[in-house]
Amino acid sequence: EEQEEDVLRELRLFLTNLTERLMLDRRFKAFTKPVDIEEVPDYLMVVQNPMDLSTLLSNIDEHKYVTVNEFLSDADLIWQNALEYNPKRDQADRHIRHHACTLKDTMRTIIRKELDKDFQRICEEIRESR
Ligand SMILES: O=C(C1CCC1)N1C[C@@H]2C[C@H]3C[C@@H](O)[C@@H](O)[C@]2(C1)O3
Repeated sequence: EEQEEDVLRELRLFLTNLTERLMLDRRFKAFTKPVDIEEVPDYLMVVQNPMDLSTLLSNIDEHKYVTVNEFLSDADLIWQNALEYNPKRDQADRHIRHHACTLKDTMRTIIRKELDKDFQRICEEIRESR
């Protein structure tokens, strides 16, 4: 009903604002666009489910997420894929892994501090009702 669409609209606003803030952070620049498969031909042999911040934004606009946990399942792919594809001890891989871990922590901290628990529960009730 209309009240449910009002709730999901507010969730999309929160998720869009969160994702845009992450895209503006220079530490997360490597995560803003899909990995270029022409530049990295073996990427899809290692990573089954590519994800990036611009794809998250498109998914939000396409009403893919009804709960913040559904959003986090996709958002977590970004740092998980980065840790998996960039495991070497060299500084380049270590920088990527450091930023991946910072992305993971930053997302969860913003959600915990800024998303009301009762609002999250209402979103989960809507998901269970569909
Ligand atoms: O995993 C990633 C991104 C970093 C987080 C996501 N890539 C795979 C390649 C390995 C490393 C070297 C760069 O030339 C560039 O091609 C990539 C992009 O970074």
